[in-house]
Amino acid sequence: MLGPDQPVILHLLDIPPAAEALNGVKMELVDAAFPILKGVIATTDVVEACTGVNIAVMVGGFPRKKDGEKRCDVEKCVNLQVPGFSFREACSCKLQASFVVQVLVVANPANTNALILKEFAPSIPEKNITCLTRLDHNRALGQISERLNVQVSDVKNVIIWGNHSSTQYPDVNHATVKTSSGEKPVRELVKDDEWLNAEFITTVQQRGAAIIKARKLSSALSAASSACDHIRDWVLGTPEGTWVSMGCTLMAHTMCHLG
Ligand SMILES: NC(=O)C1=CN([C@@H]2O[C@H](COP(=O)(O)OP(=O)(O)OC[C@H]3O[C@@H](n4cnc5c(N)ncnc54)[C@H](O)[C@@H]3O)[C@@H](O)[C@H]2O)C=CC1
Ligand SMILES: O=C([O-])CC(=O)C(=O)O
Repeated sequence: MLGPDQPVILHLLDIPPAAEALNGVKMELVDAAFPILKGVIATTDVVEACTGVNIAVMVGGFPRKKDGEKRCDVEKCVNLQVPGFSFREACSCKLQASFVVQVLVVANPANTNALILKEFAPSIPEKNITCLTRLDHNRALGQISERLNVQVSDVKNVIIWGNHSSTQYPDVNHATVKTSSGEKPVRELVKDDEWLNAEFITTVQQRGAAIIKARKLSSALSAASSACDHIRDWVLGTPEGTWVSMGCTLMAHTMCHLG
């Protein structure tokens, strides 16, 4: 997430009914013998979990089932206030003088949950609260790469506007592909505006539901990988001339250029 040379200490927070499973995750992390993993704190105590944290990835929530929408179910959303409150506590108690936290909200509805967190943790600067639309961004890159039969790493600069939900707008109008004769616009290479303006968009918008239908579980590997991409690019920056997508509560749009 922060490169191969950056040691990390993981603080894992879960709710008390999940404490045993959480300990199982800790055992697996130890058994994986990751060279840069310098410690694991597995806890159900929000203050212990938040103390000294620099980067917080909020995945605590309940994935939707087949046919569900990523809407805000009040009872479930309120759950996110638990970590929200804990961050407020951790910050206001000045548990650590140099407490700087960058937050990525993953749990759905991700944009709404980021907004809730902003309200309940006012001591976290607004610009430090983001939510995950990078998965949608990566999905758009993947669709273009499959369509053109090119390496996904040669496709760049799609944009995800709006929420991490079926109302988002995946935009390829500035996207390019690296070719042997230089960078070319995606539209020029695809040569099929009908596909780009319809099926491509709905495929990206509905991809989460398609994965739930196929796996009977919500996306896991791609979500985790895009969360790592999000944090890495946020902290370390994107390559010159490249941008990525993320949800920000500060701005009315989801596209950030991180130089
Ligand atoms: N924004 C995005 O692109 C994506 C978002 N998601 C969302 O991420 C969330 C997590 O998904 P999975 O990891 O598949 O679910 P999961 O059910 O495997 O794990 C969620 C964990 O969160 C814990 N939890 C629930 N409430 C909590 C709270 N208040 N504080 C701390 N921990 C809490 C649960 O006990 C469970 O261990 C879901 O809301 C899912 O919809 C998933 C994929 C992509
Ligand atoms: O669709 C879901 O519920 C999980 C998710 O956010 C995604 O895969 O995009």
